[in-house]
Amino acid sequence: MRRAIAVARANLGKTAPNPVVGCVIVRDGVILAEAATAPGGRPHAEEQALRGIDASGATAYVTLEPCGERSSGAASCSLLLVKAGIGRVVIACEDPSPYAAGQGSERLTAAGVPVEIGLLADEAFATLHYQAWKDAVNGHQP
Ligand SMILES: Nc1c(N[C@@H]2O[C@H](COP(=O)(O)O)[C@@H](O)[C@H]2O)[nH]c(=O)[nH]c1=O
Repeated sequence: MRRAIAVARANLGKTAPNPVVGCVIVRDGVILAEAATAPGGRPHAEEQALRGIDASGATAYVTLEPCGERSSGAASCSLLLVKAGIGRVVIACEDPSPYAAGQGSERLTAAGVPVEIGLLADEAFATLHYQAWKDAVNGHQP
Protein backbone atom coordinates (compact mmCIF):
# COMPACT_ATOMS: atom_id res chain seq x y z
CA MET A 1 0.00 0.00 0.00
CA ARG A 2 2.91 2.29 0.72
CA ARG A 3 4.00 1.74 -2.88
CA ALA A 4 0.45 2.48 -4.16
CA ILE A 5 0.47 5.77 -2.23
CA ALA A 6 3.86 6.70 -3.74
CA VAL A 7 2.67 5.81 -7.26
CA ALA A 8 -0.46 7.95 -6.81
CA ARG A 9 1.51 10.84 -5.37
CA ALA A 10 3.27 11.34 -8.72
CA ASN A 11 -0.06 12.53 -10.20
CA LEU A 12 -1.26 14.53 -7.18
CA GLY A 13 -2.96 17.75 -8.29
CA LYS A 14 -3.23 16.61 -11.91
CA THR A 15 -6.35 14.45 -11.86
CA ALA A 16 -9.25 16.92 -11.39
CA PRO A 17 -12.18 16.39 -11.50
CA ASN A 18 -11.28 12.99 -10.01
CA PRO A 19 -9.25 12.07 -6.94
CA VAL A 20 -5.81 10.62 -7.46
CA VAL A 21 -5.70 6.86 -6.87
CA GLY A 22 -2.79 4.42 -6.86
CA CYS A 23 -3.08 0.73 -7.65
CA VAL A 24 -0.42 -1.97 -7.27
CA ILE A 25 -1.15 -5.56 -8.28
CA VAL A 26 0.95 -8.22 -6.57
CA ARG A 27 1.20 -11.98 -6.75
CA ASP A 28 3.53 -14.04 -4.56
CA GLY A 29 5.42 -10.93 -3.49
CA VAL A 30 6.05 -9.82 -7.10
CA ILE A 31 4.59 -6.57 -8.47
CA LEU A 32 2.78 -7.41 -11.72
CA ALA A 33 1.63 -3.86 -12.49
CA GLU A 34 1.13 -0.46 -10.93
CA ALA A 35 -0.58 2.71 -12.04
CA ALA A 36 -2.03 6.02 -10.91
CA THR A 37 -5.14 7.83 -12.11
CA ALA A 38 -4.12 9.54 -15.34
CA PRO A 39 -3.81 13.33 -15.60
CA GLY A 40 -7.32 14.66 -16.23
CA GLY A 41 -8.81 11.88 -14.07
CA ARG A 42 -9.15 9.10 -16.63
CA PRO A 43 -8.34 6.32 -17.22
CA HIS A 44 -8.58 5.16 -13.64
CA ALA A 45 -5.66 3.55 -11.81
CA GLU A 46 -7.07 0.01 -11.70
CA GLU A 47 -8.12 0.14 -15.34
CA GLN A 48 -4.54 0.93 -16.39
CA ALA A 49 -2.88 -1.53 -14.01
CA LEU A 50 -5.06 -4.42 -15.22
CA ARG A 51 -4.25 -3.83 -18.89
CA GLY A 52 -2.03 -6.49 -20.39
CA ILE A 53 -1.49 -8.63 -17.28
CA ASP A 54 -2.94 -11.86 -15.97
CA ALA A 55 -4.22 -10.73 -12.58
CA SER A 56 -5.97 -13.98 -11.67
CA GLY A 57 -5.53 -14.80 -8.00
CA ALA A 58 -3.42 -11.68 -7.44
CA THR A 59 -3.92 -9.01 -4.77
CA ALA A 60 -4.75 -5.43 -5.74
CA TYR A 61 -3.71 -2.67 -3.33
CA VAL A 62 -5.71 0.50 -4.02
CA THR A 63 -5.54 3.80 -2.16
CA LEU A 64 -9.28 4.52 -2.63
CA GLU A 65 -12.26 2.20 -2.89
CA PRO A 66 -12.60 1.10 -6.53
CA CYS A 67 -15.51 2.77 -8.31
CA GLY A 68 -18.79 0.89 -8.55
CA GLU A 69 -20.12 2.91 -11.50
CA ARG A 70 -18.51 5.09 -14.17
CA SER A 71 -20.01 8.48 -15.02
CA SER A 72 -19.61 7.49 -18.70
CA GLY A 73 -21.46 4.21 -18.21
CA ALA A 74 -18.27 2.23 -19.00
CA ALA A 75 -17.29 -0.78 -16.89
CA SER A 76 -16.43 0.19 -13.31
CA CYS A 77 -13.08 -0.63 -11.75
CA SER A 78 -14.71 -3.06 -9.33
CA LEU A 79 -16.25 -4.94 -12.27
CA LEU A 80 -12.92 -4.93 -14.14
CA LEU A 81 -11.21 -6.38 -11.06
CA VAL A 82 -13.84 -9.13 -10.79
CA LYS A 83 -13.59 -9.92 -14.51
CA ALA A 84 -9.80 -10.13 -14.22
CA GLY A 85 -10.19 -12.83 -11.57
CA ILE A 86 -8.49 -10.78 -8.86
CA GLY A 87 -8.03 -12.83 -5.69
CA ARG A 88 -8.15 -10.09 -3.05
CA VAL A 89 -8.52 -6.32 -2.86
CA VAL A 90 -6.92 -4.23 -0.12
CA ILE A 91 -8.21 -0.65 0.13
CA ALA A 92 -6.81 2.24 2.15
CA CYS A 93 -9.76 4.72 2.20
CA GLU A 94 -13.46 4.54 1.42
CA ASP A 95 -14.69 6.76 -1.43
CA PRO A 96 -17.64 9.03 -0.44
CA SER A 97 -18.59 9.64 -4.10
CA PRO A 98 -22.01 8.44 -5.31
CA TYR A 99 -20.05 6.49 -7.96
CA ALA A 100 -18.47 4.42 -5.19
CA ALA A 101 -19.73 4.90 -1.60
CA GLY A 102 -19.67 1.22 -0.71
CA GLN A 103 -20.89 0.03 -4.11
CA GLY A 104 -17.37 -0.78 -5.28
CA SER A 105 -16.50 -2.90 -2.27
CA GLU A 106 -20.00 -4.45 -2.22
CA ARG A 107 -19.67 -5.53 -5.83
CA LEU A 108 -16.34 -7.19 -5.08
CA THR A 109 -17.64 -8.91 -1.96
CA ALA A 110 -20.78 -10.09 -3.79
CA ALA A 111 -18.53 -11.67 -6.42
CA GLY A 112 -16.67 -13.57 -3.69
CA VAL A 113 -13.56 -11.38 -3.67
CA PRO A 114 -12.26 -10.74 -0.14
CA VAL A 115 -11.97 -7.00 0.57
CA GLU A 116 -10.02 -5.35 3.37
CA ILE A 117 -10.47 -1.64 4.09
CA GLY A 118 -8.26 0.64 6.17
CA LEU A 119 -4.65 -0.34 5.48
CA LEU A 120 -2.52 2.83 5.85
CA ALA A 121 -5.78 4.82 5.65
CA ASP A 122 -4.48 7.84 7.58
CA GLU A 123 -1.32 7.98 5.50
CA ALA A 124 -3.20 7.71 2.19
CA PHE A 125 -5.84 10.24 3.30
CA ALA A 126 -3.22 12.84 4.25
CA THR A 127 -0.68 12.20 1.48
CA LEU A 128 -3.23 12.12 -1.34
CA HIS A 129 -5.33 15.06 -0.06
CA TYR A 130 -8.55 13.02 0.16
CA GLN A 131 -10.10 15.61 2.50
CA ALA A 132 -10.29 17.93 -0.53
CA TRP A 133 -12.00 15.13 -2.48
CA LYS A 134 -14.44 14.53 0.39
CA ASP A 135 -15.21 18.26 0.54
CA ALA A 136 -15.76 18.38 -3.22
CA VAL A 137 -18.15 15.40 -3.04
CA ASN A 138 -20.02 17.08 -0.20
CA GLY A 139 -20.33 20.33 -2.16
CA HIS A 140 -17.79 22.38 -0.20
CA GLN A 141 -15.01 24.37 -1.75
CA PRO A 142 -11.85 22.26 -1.37
N1 LIG B 1 -9.95 8.29 -10.07
C1 LIG B 1 -10.37 7.06 -9.72
C2 LIG B 1 -11.64 6.85 -9.14
N2 LIG B 1 -12.47 7.87 -8.93
C3 LIG B 1 -13.89 7.65 -8.57
O1 LIG B 1 -14.64 7.18 -9.68
C4 LIG B 1 -15.78 8.01 -9.89
C5 LIG B 1 -16.24 7.96 -11.32
O2 LIG B 1 -15.21 8.39 -12.16
P1 LIG B 1 -15.49 8.74 -13.70
O3 LIG B 1 -16.27 7.59 -14.25
O4 LIG B 1 -14.11 8.84 -14.32
O5 LIG B 1 -16.24 10.02 -13.73
C6 LIG B 1 -15.32 9.37 -9.37
O6 LIG B 1 -16.42 10.17 -9.04
C7 LIG B 1 -14.55 8.96 -8.13
O7 LIG B 1 -15.43 8.64 -7.07
N3 LIG B 1 -12.01 5.58 -8.81
C8 LIG B 1 -11.19 4.52 -9.03
O8 LIG B 1 -11.57 3.38 -8.74
N4 LIG B 1 -9.97 4.72 -9.57
C9 LIG B 1 -9.52 5.93 -9.93
O9 LIG B 1 -8.39 6.01 -10.44
